[in-house]
Amino acid sequence: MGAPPQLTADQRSAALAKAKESRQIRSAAKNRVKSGELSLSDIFMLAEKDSFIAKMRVFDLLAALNGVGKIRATAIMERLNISPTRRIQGLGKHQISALRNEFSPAKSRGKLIVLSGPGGVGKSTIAAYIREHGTFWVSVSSTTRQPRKSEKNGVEYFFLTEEEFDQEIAKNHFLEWAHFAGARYGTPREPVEQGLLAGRNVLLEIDIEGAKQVKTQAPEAILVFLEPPSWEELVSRLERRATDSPQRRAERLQLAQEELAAASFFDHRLINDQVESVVQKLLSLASAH
Ligand SMILES: Nc1ncnc2c1ncn2[C@@H]1O[C@H](COP(=O)(O)OP(=O)(O)OP(=O)(O)O)[C@@H](O)[C@H]1O
Ligand SMILES: Nc1nc2c(ncn2[C@@H]2O[C@H](COP(=O)(O)O)[C@@H](O)[C@H]2O)c(=O)[nH]1
Repeated sequence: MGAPPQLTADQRSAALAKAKESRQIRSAAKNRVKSGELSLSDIFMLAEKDSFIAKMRVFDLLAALNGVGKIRATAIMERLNISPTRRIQGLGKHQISALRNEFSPAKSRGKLIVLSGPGGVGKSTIAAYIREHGTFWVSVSSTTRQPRKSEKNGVEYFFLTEEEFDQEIAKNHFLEWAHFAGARYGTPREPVEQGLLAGRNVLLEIDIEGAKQVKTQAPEAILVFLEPPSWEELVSRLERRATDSPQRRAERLQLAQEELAAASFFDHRLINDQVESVVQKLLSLASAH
């Protein structure tokens, strides 16, 4: 490769200004994708006229799409044989149409994935990771239990009074609901249905009783039972989490023995050894079904 051309000070500052403008345009476009204002097809159309947009990385575009995130973007690109560094201008006709198909509004219904398992196995840790990375859309449950210190209404849960929960049941607003450890928990039906209709894969992180109800109402749901690597590891996770008194922990462990016996009801069993590897396996299950 020859030496780079010598630029005058003016040429260098013009090149820097152009690079800055290009970054700003791409960043603004990504934000409009994130907010849902622009679709993937809109960006492909813009890229035909705008060389800055055409230079946007496909990975950045996919990861910005609502409900996609970095893990799913990587998985989609691998499946469609698109190089991780590919820019929009470098996509072939078939790749563009495969991507359009993947995100077309007329796309088939999303998958409903139910993650359950014994207390302390790591269900909410996995759900939090998936929510953060946008792997699937994660349902926000309603509960009558009190919020923990770090929890915010509408983020981890919708915290309802007993009366409000009763009203939701009466209006048939729950896809399922169950009693757990002295409180009630339920999955709001409407956002789940909307997500599935929009072609999104939806994850419910719920207890075993709730999982059984979902299977009755939606037999196509994929039921996944999360297991600890060993009984000792389950005990030590509950101890390390340190959210329960010793007596409460003993009750949880007693209940966990019954919960572990329910594994055979589920379609799939996954051992929660490493969070990222569980998430990858959930992705594979959703694609395979
Ligand atoms: N793969 C993992 N490796 C090591 N520790 C983990 C893993 N997954 C979760 N943990 C830890 O185990 C503890 C229990 O996890 P978590 O609270 O997510 O369990 P849970 O199944 O949601 O429990 P519950 O049903 O009581 O709400 C936490 O301290 C968490 O950090
Ligand atoms: N049946 C349902 N169970 C749910 C729902 N949301 C959460 N859960 C389960 O409750 C226990 C306790 O959760 P915690 O946050 O209080 O520790 C745990 O097993 C969750 O999976 C729901 O909507 N329905």
